[in-house]
Amino acid sequence: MSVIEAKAAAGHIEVKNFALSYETIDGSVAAVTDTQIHVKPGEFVSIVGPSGCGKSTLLNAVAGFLKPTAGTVTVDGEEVKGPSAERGMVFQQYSLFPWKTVRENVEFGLKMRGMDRSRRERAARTLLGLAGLEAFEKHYPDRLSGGMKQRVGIVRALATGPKVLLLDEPFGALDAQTRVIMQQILTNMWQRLKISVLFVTHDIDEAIFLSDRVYCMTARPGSIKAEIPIPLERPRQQSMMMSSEFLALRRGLMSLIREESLKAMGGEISDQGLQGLNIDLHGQSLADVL
Ligand SMILES: Nc1ncnc2c1ncn2[C@@H]1O[C@H](COP(=O)(O)OP(=O)(O)OP(=O)(O)O)[C@@H](O)[C@H]1O
Repeated sequence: MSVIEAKAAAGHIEVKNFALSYETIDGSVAAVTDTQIHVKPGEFVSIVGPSGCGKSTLLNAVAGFLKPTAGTVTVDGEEVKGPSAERGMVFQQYSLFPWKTVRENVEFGLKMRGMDRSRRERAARTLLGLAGLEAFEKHYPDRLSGGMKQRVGIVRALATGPKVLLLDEPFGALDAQTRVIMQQILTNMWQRLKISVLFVTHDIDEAIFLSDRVYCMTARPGSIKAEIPIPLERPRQQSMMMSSEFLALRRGLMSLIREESLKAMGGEISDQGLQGLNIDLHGQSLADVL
């Protein structure tokens, strides 16, 4: 199958009755509990939530890096038992091989699978073209900007033709302008490839702009607090971020996360608690400021 052939019918992620606890020397840490999520084939779904609520834990379990303590993770009905080329993963930290050129980085997974040179060159060039990187195929990673490195990371994760793409805060280290361009590039690639995407982010605007649906998690131990469909039409334009529909979604999600962030602070912080610290809230409530 060609690397850019549509896989619309594949990539159905299902997470059921999921829980995951970490065993530490101080005992068991419940990171995620009683969680169900799904991503339909070709859907773009984001997970947001307060810091430490278990977003990465959940994503890593879908990737097969972590084993659930309870429940199941399946992709197209098959239980996830470990990492697989069928599930491409992109991390916040660029994980490119510094001694390989851009194209060699992208070809790596294909070479490991025994694909012959001309086919893998063609596949790599096609994907690099979709990411606007064709002119950089012979460059080494240290000569690339952060945004370019992350584009190579995404292209590399896509090169083996995965059914799903999993991204953990992929644009978190980038400046605001680059981030916006990266969002557009990712959307374009996703629409061309018709791949299922599960995307973890702290950035509410990013989650709304990119997604068909957004899951909002509770404070740790994380579970699903709300599932929000994003009915904005596609293709999406930056100007939509100022629309009343977008702003209403943003307000709703922000208040959900704020509620959970305050819980995550264990009630240590409250409007009354701050009075003693002499912090001027300019007449706003703490929830509005945070
Ligand atoms: N290896 C580990 N051992 C013990 N506890 C861990 C481990 N990894 C994560 N945790 C804890 O599990 C909880 C969930 O962590 P996780 O990284 O999944 O959250 P997150 O929502 O992705 O966080 P952030 O938004 O800060 O990136 C956190 O309280 C974290 O401290």
